[in-house]
This record gives sequence, structure tokens and C-alpha cells, in this order.
Amino acid sequence: MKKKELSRQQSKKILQCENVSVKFDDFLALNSFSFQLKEHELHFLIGPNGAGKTTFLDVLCGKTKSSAGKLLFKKEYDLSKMKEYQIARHGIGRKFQAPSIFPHLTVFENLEVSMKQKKGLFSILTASLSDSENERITNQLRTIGLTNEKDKKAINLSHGQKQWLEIGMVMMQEPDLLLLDEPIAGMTEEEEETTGHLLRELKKECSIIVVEHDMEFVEKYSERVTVMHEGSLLCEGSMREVQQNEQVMEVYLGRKEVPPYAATSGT
Ligand SMILES: Nc1ncnc2c1ncn2[C@@H]1O[C@H](COP(=O)(O)OP(=O)(O)OP(=O)(O)O)[C@@H](O)[C@H]1O
Repeated sequence: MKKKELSRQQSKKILQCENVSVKFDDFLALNSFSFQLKEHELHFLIGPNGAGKTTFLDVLCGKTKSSAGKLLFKKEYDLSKMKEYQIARHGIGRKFQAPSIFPHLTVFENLEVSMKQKKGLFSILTASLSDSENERITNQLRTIGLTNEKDKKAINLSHGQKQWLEIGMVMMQEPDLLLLDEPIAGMTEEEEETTGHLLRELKKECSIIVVEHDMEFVEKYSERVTVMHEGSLLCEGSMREVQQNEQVMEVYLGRKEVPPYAATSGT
């Protein structure tokens, strides 16, 4: 893609959320939370436990319904009025923390059953693949770094490889927005680095929101960061800006989690 075209796309908004609230009985898990995302942006969502990060991802993919606010996707889809399957069909893909791969299918077959055109597990046994479908799977295998594992049963993959496979499976749906919840949890340092590079690759194809607690990882791979606290927006900016924000420091004081400013040596 030409540089000019890429920067034009980057400035387009794919997600506009204003004053979004989610109520569980009398408790406001999201409290008038506002958030915007551009096309091809890799955006990290951080905040202490219970800040509302997962709830926000749940609202975006339709798992949880908002009680107030505006949730506009690609300028035309009102997510608050759509069902989970409709949201997925219109381009929001979600990878949950626990892998949901098919353990007894091969890596290749896992990607095959996840393909947009495919109807599901049964079709893999009956339909043969076209050249272009084969090519799509081959390309995806290359992107997630599992070409050499393509014939391995998914159950025999390492923890990191399972996570990449699942990301690949979501990508086979060709989402415009990818939602990831703590993608590096339980990974080795080497696997973390591979995941960071993978995210940079994937943002060429879609926008990405990552919920993450590992501040070193966020510092290394983030462009923009949003800090949430008690269901609301605390601050937003580059990791450096966020690290220097006094409110952010206060919120993290006295908590178990590593504050964002602790990841930088000498600051
Ligand atoms: N289904 C639910 N019913 C009642 N309360 C809920 C429900 N889901 C989440 N909550 C509450 O909403 C708040 C926000 O939870 P959420 O999981 O979104 O936070 P989080 O920022 O993702 O936290 P963590 O980093 O620990 O995963 C928490 O206080 C949580 O207990």
C-alpha cells in the first residue's frame, strides 16, 4: 500500500463511542465512557483490576448490552442495537483469553473451518478447497508463524502457538476490528516478542484494541494508550504521556498491579 493511501486510511475513524454506560443491577461497570479508534490503529486499553476494560470489549462484540451511550462502528452500524452474530458478520472479531481452538484438528484445518465462506466443521469433510482458499490459509499460516506446524494437531502446540493459531482463526473472518484480551498472558519472553511483531503485522489489515496488564509490553508496542478507572476514561495518549499523568499514578498507588510508569527505567 502506498504511503499516502496508508496515512489517509489511518486518519479515518472506525469506532466512535460516546458516554457508554453498562449497568449490572445498580453497579455501573462502564460509566459514561468515551473512546475513539482510527483505522489501522493498534490501541492498548489499560487500568487497574475492575476498571471496566473487559466489559468494554464485551459491549463492542455484543456479549454485553450497554444501557446508555453511542456505539458507532464504521460510521453506520449502531452496535448497541445489534446481536453478537451480526456484529461479528459486520467485522468485529474477538479473541478471548482462553483459547477456543479445535484441539484434535490440525493447525491447517483449524484455519480452514474458521474461513469466512465456510459454514462450519461439517463442510471441511465434504468440500474441497479452491486455490484461492488454499492461498489464504497458507498466507495466514505464514503471518502467524505456524507454517511448519500446519499438519500438527492443535492440541500438541505450545501455549504461545495456540494463542497465535486462535488469532489466525479470528483473522480468517477478515475482521476490520480485532479485540484481544491479554494476548501474552502465560507466554515466555520470546513468545511475547513474537506476539508483539504479530500485532504490528496484523494492524496492516485491521484496527486492533488490546487489553493488557503487562506494562513493558504496552510500552514496547503501543501507539496510543487509554487508561480506564472505575468504568470511566482516566486519560489517553502515548505511553509516555500516560506515564506522566498524575491521576494515573494516584490510581495505581497502593494497588498490586504494576503501574504504567514503573515499566520505564530512569523515569
Ligand atoms: N456480569 C457481571 N455482573 C456483575 N458485575 C460484573 C459483571 N461483569 C463485570 N462486573 C463487574 O464490573 C467491573 C468491571 O469488570 P471488568 O471485568 O470489565 O474489569 P477489568 O478492567 O477488565 O478488570 P481485570 O483487569 O481484572 O480483568 C468489576 O467490578 C466487575 O466485578
